[in-house]
Amino acid sequence: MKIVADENIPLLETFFRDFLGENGELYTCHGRNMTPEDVADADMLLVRSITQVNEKLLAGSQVRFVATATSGTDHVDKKWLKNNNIGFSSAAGCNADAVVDYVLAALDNMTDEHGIQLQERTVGIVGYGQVGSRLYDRLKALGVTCLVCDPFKEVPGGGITMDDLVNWSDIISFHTPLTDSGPHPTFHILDQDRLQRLRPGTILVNAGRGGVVDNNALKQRLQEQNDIIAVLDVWEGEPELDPELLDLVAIGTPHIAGYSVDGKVRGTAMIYQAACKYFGQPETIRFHEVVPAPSLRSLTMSEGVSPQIAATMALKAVYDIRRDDRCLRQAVRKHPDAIAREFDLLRRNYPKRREFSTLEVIMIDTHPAANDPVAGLGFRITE
Ligand SMILES: NC(=O)c1ccc[n+]([C@@H]2O[C@H](COP(=O)([O-])OP(=O)(O)OC[C@H]3O[C@@H](n4cnc5c(N)ncnc54)[C@H](O)[C@@H]3O)[C@@H](O)[C@H]2O)c1
Ligand SMILES: O=C(O)[C@H](O)[C@H](O)COP(=O)(O)O
Repeated sequence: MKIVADENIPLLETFFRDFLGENGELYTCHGRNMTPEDVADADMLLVRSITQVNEKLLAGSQVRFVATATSGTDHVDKKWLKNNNIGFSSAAGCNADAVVDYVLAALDNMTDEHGIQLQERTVGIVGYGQVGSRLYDRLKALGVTCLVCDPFKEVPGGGITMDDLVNWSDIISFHTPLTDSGPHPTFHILDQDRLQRLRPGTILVNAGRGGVVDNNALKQRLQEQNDIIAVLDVWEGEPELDPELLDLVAIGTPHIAGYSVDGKVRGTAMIYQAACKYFGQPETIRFHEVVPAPSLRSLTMSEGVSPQIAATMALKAVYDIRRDDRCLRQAVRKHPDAIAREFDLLRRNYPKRREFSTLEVIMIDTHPAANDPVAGLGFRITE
């Protein structure tokens, strides 16, 4: 079998060795540059979000099965695949915990910098899928009030409209797919009108897809009234981004919210499982057998350290979101004429970030409290 894959999917040889056998071929290339010639004689195509999978890429090819090692699928023309009898699978939820870690790290950073108590604020979550529902669970465990807007799901509290969420939230976090049709399209769901209605001090987080927020309108609001706080992991038109908008946001990162080691390896494991099912192969490799051990396995807090301090220390030990923000700003400043290249390079060479759940926090002589922030953030506690 010939497999063509994005070079940024980890552990391909490990997972797909049974498919390749002795005479198979694994051809990898940069996902953005994948051509019809690359995939013409492939049986299986494995992509990430940067490859447009459509008739243009696949017409006339031998490909029988396509999988994307990502949660989002807006880069795939699923209807065309179905009409052409090509199997398809995504890695739904593979990196949802990584995105939740990212949002919590961003909020920790913003609450530190602006002296805000999360428990005194209302967080509006747009999209109650893999990411949104897990974000909700962790925020609730931290004792934070949440509102949810998801017209397609039954959600806690019954759910509210996007306009009510904009009116009532102090913090808004976007976790929807990017859609431009259907009853509730998400393209520019945060448009100029809604942006103008945000109260001063509102914190916006977009770690979904760039086009969910109207980037020009956001820039305008930030330029005219620099009174809201924006955290952007995703950008309209990426890998290009508007450097003026980057200058105005509080945290800007190169679409890495889901880039934990765990999320990426889980993504490969999930598309491997889907390929096994599609081609009737037995599964011989499991995620937990191949995922690397984290470099930092446990942190022991001294006697009497408060759960709040312990939680902040654990978070900062596992993930420094400011580093990601700094690297993007430095790259854009140094190479203003090659932003797209730098954006992709930062993603490709992303450091080995681990999910909060990989860290055990050992608390000595601390009585477990309601809404324990260490557990609430997602760390494992040993007392
Ligand atoms: N930045 C990153 O690294 C990163 C990582 C993972 C996912 N993502 C993006 O985040 C999105 C969400 O991820 P997920 O795993 O939770 O997907 P999901 O499909 O599990 O959940 C998406 C939810 O959004 C809801 N939704 C759709 N349209 C809506 C609308 N108009 N208003 C409110 N809710 C709406 C859906 O009903 C669904 O419950 C993905 O589609 C992907 O584009 C980004
Ligand atoms: O949809 C997803 O899963 C994420 O956006 C994912 O992290 C994107 O990463 P990429 O496929 O672009 O490497």
